[in-house]
Amino acid sequence: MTKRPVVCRRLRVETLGEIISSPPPRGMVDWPVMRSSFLFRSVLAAMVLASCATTFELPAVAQTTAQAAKPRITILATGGTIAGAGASSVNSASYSAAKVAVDKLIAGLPELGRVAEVRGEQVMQVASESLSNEDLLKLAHRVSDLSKRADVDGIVITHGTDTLEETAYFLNLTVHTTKPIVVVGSMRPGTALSADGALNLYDAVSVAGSADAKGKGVFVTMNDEIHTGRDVSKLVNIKTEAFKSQWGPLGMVVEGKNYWFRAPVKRHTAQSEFDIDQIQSLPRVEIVYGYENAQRAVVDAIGAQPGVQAIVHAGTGNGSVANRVVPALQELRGKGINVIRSARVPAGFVVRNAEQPDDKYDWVVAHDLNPQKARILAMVALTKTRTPKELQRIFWEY
Ligand SMILES: NC(=O)CC[C@H](N)C(=O)O
Repeated sequence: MTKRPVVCRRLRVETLGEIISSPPPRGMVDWPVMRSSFLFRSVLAAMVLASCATTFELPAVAQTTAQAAKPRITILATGGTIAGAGASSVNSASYSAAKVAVDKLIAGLPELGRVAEVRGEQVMQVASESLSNEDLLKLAHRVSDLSKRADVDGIVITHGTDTLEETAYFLNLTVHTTKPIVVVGSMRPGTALSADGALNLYDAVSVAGSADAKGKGVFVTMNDEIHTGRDVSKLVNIKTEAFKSQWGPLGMVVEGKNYWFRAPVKRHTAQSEFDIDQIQSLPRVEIVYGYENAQRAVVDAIGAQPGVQAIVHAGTGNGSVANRVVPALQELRGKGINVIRSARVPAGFVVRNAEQPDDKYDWVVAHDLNPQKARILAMVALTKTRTPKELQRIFWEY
């Protein structure tokens, strides 16, 4: 038996003394009579001693099991501000991203040990705006390998926030697992006043180790919120409240406890028809932006690039396309390049055959995916099909 005699002994002495000397609570009994009842006090004291014994004398075996039951989480570090460092504590916006190694990040946050057994791996050390498709594949293959290991219960990826939503969506689409995967970043480097990375990382590890997070796909934890990697987007720069999902977060994580409010309905991870283990390269998909006075030259230039299989048009409003640009996109479709209509408006969704006759032009609409997420899904979908009808089905389902 393991005992905590000091605490228990103090409790016994103090509590006994209190019971005998304190005024009794007001209540339904005849207290003047009870107050004089030595028997009543003695019974109460005995009850305290009994509860003390049951509370503080735990079998050693039970304690060992409780420790071993801590989830085993691997943190894959890729860089970003969460690994950033500034010249002084007031540098919240001017600093260098991707400077601090994962082992140092973990060592600086001993609180992680409260919620998990954590180990770190430095996959790369970059600012996320510079990530390539090859980097994405390297990371996703590592996540997939780890997710198959019996000694890994969940995976956390530390990442720059600029393209974090793209990586999270890619993993959500391609990694076949029900184990929680959490992508996390920060808006301020660890060297800054009110740095947000430590709590974001603690939340990420805590969610990754939670049984109730299993089978819900890939998450992004920022600012105490749990988002699905599909919906979440960086919609605010500078502020720590940077990430939003237009359909709302899935829940919140507060002091290591998850509070869920909804679940993803789009296909992901274990139910996905795409499997990262089968994907060794990604086709080239580019994005073109819509704005007043837009000309066709940019679309033509993209179409002339080698290996481009699709172009995402970040249209105005409901994915509208300038009349000068429409013929250029039609020509690309004529050459077998797929055209996907998304919108530069950060919320809402593009309606098929509204603004442009998609059926007639054989174009695809991006549903509610913003242009950068539409590019991710298009690349993944194109590993299986180039047929617009099939691509459109995939855009509705994922
Ligand atoms: N807040 C951040 O993480 C931004 C830093 C950097 N631009 C990146 O995305 O890696």
